[in-house]
Amino acid sequence: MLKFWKKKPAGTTPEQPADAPASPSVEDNESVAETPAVTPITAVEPAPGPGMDPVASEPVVVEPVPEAPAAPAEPTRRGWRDRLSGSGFARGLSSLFVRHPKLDDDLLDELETILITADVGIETSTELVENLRARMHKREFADADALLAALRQALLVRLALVEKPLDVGDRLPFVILTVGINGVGKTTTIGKLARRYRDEGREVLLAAGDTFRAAAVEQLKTWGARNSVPVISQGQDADSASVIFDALQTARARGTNVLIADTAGRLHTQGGLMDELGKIARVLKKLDPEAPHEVLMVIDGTTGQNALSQLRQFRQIVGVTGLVVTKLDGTAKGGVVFALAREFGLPIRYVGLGEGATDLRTFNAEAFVDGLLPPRLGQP
Ligand SMILES: Nc1nc2c(ncn2[C@@H]2O[C@H](COP(=O)(O)OP(=O)(O)OP(=O)(O)O)[C@@H](O)[C@H]2O)c(=O)[nH]1
Repeated sequence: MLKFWKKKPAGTTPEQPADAPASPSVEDNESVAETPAVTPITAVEPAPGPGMDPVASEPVVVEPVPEAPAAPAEPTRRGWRDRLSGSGFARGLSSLFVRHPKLDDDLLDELETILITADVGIETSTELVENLRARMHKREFADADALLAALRQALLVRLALVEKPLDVGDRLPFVILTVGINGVGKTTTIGKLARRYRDEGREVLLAAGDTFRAAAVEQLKTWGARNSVPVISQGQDADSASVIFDALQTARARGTNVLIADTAGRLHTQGGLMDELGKIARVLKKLDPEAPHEVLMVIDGTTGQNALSQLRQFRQIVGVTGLVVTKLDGTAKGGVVFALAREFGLPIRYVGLGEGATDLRTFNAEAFVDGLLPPRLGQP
């Protein structure tokens, strides 16, 4: 059996926040222009007719929720090391000590090259290696294991401040706005987050705010259906702010715990689309002045240093509050995590270690660093 959501009677007044002005004043021009038309919520997509908002392109649809979870069996969770060991970073480090069994300057020179090649960043790599070199010359390290332990400690210190898990608390709803450039894994990450929060027993709602890419809405609906999480959507090319505004209204009415909004992938150089993000954030504040409670920027771990300029630009427009670094499994260099931590100090909330629904991990600096470093020499 499918659960359908009730159609609002025609002419239903959209919910207004208690402090919202009854009618916009002349000074409130921006607010008039930016308050999106609210469309009725229906269970099916009816043809436009009387009672429907003439401004909106298509009705908002809450996807039917299958009664039994349709999630496919997930592969068993594999460890961080297993997932990270394929990266150039991990492979370089593990062969380093085999090729340079002696503690000498050549070993440290090569370590520096590995760090730089893995996108750790020149300053961090040089700082780190010069510190180890000074200690090596002072004969602080009895053997390669001791140097490895010091490297581990130095890497951990650099990540300590960004290990701050996201606490969605007990707001109704906690609003997460996801942003990022095309193809970084935003939609996939939303699907994984939906699964995670649902598994924690929270009510989740997704907003298909990526109205730009044809397949994006369908992709989100698939994730929603797979995890038994409803999705609010309008047609392609609908106003993204309108979809997300509607979704927040619905989430508030339903007492939803977490609302996760997708947005179109955009390059930080695309001015119009970047402005749209600012608009989405402003429109949400009309219903909840503190929303979005988290602006989660999704970054592709394989993009390297380019990720830094992306984040710089997005931060200016929409005030990013947390990061997800995806695709750290496979061939990702992974070092960008250190570069991001150094330049921004923004919390890294999650990392993507695969394409499956449970392949999103709360960022854990120790697990991450240990996944990159070879096991202590002499250990299996
Ligand atoms: N290996 C791996 N692949 C991932 C991960 N996260 C996402 N992907 C893959 O990356 C590709 C792009 O993911 P999407 O979620 O469609 O990316 P998007 O950012 O929503 O794309 P746009 O809508 O174009 O902006 C898909 O093939 C995903 O399966 C991850 O952590 N690891």
